[in-house]
Amino acid sequence: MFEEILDVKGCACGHNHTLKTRDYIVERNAMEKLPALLEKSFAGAKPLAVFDQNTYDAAYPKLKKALPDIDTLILTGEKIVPNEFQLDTVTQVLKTGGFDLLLAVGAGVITDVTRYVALKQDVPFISVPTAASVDGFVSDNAALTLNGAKVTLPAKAPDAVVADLEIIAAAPLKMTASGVGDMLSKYISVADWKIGHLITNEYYCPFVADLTLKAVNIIVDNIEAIRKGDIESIGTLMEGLLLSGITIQMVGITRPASSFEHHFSHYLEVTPIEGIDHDALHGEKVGIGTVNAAKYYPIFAERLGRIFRENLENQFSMERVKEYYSKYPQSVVEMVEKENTPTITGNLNVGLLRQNFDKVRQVASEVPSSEKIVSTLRTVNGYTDYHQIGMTDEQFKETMKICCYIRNRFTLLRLMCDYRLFDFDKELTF
Ligand SMILES: NC(=O)C1=CN([C@@H]2O[C@H](COP(=O)(O)OP(=O)(O)OC[C@H]3O[C@@H](n4cnc5c(N)ncnc54)[C@H](OP(=O)(O)O)[C@@H]3O)[C@@H](O)[C@H]2O)C=CC1
Ligand SMILES: O=C(CO)COP(=O)(O)O
Repeated sequence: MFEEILDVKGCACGHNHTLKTRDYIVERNAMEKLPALLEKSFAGAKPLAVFDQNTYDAAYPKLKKALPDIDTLILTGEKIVPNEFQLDTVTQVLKTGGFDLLLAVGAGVITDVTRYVALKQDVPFISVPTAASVDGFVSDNAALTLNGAKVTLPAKAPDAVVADLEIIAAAPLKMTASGVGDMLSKYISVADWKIGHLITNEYYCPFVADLTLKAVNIIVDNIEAIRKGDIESIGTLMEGLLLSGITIQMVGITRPASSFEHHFSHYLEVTPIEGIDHDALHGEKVGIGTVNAAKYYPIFAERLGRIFRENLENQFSMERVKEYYSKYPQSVVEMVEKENTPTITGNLNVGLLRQNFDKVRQVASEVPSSEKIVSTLRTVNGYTDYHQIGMTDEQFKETMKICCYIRNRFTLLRLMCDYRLFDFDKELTF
């Protein structure tokens, strides 16, 4: 499956896509193939395997069997956050130990920390996922929490991915549900990408968009089998997650994979909202965001017609946004200000919107219903409702009004906010 897309020449988007990740070992005992991979591609390298305690417990026994002399670094902390401390720790150990190859043995956070250090220190890295919890294992961006703000920065794509399905299948079901939540979000992110292209002329790649939807459809079609957690179905989930990460790599941006359902999750990660379960996983929050995005998506799309029918003005105001965020850490306010200068909705071309409005509605009508998303998530015991993470209706309302400003990305939610097309205080239904 991966071999076919290693090199896509003459793509309809006008670019060639060449994957930096060239080796994909996704099988029951993938770890056993690691020595041969090192011999083939990294002969003579001195590798360092980066874990946290949970991923060490889950994967070290098999890793040690395959590579008895492997050096290890276990990241510690009450909660492992991809922050300055963890980046410094990996960098120091890498440098002092004279290592020249990193193995990220873990889930989303370990992989992001490792890939960012790999870029900064210019060493190759291999992704060794221990759970099917996110779609970022082969992407070339790292989602980091720097100075308390959640930022996504360029990072290194892995040279290879070694996904040992026996280890991944043994991870808690919560992590699988999180991976499914992260994947269902692609229905929203791809729709927003298509609409952004239609009405702002932003770069869009139909091949990558289709591949992203193929990745999520593989998972939805096999959701009953995935719930069983057997090796084969976990392999299907992992392939879908890797494909989605590949799409990020192909276009070098997270646009195909992240839209306002992700902004909902990022916002909850960096703003200390009272009562929220801050241990909820990325994909769990994204899944909840996706259910709500799907619920409002057709309404939001329909409202865009008012912009050209009523000659509405863009009412984006940095002062207003800063006021919204003023109760949160200064670093978050600064990130939001930096992100939104100048504002992305300034790119809206009203002529294109008028001309393409039927196509916009068509794209919106292809987003699966929130009921369908809920049913898929429930199959794997995933969260579907913000109350499950301790959020109140009031907090949800507030979040919907402001989470879109955490990124400067063209989304339907962002248009609703900037053009005041939706009255969140009155129209949200709970
Ligand atoms: N770069 C990209 O393209 C993307 C990045 N992301 C980022 O990834 C992060 C989320 O990653 P996610 O995987 O959800 O969360 P974490 O990496 O925080 O992992 C969640 C938990 O899983 C534990 N764990 C991992 N593997 C196993 C296992 N086999 N058995 C038991 N426990 C295990 C971890 O242990 P422990 O508690 O010891 O850490 C941790 O508690 C976010 O920061 C998100 O923004 C998400 C998508 C794409
Ligand atoms: O978490 C990410 C992809 O899953 C990155 O999201 P952003 O592009 O919104 O920062």
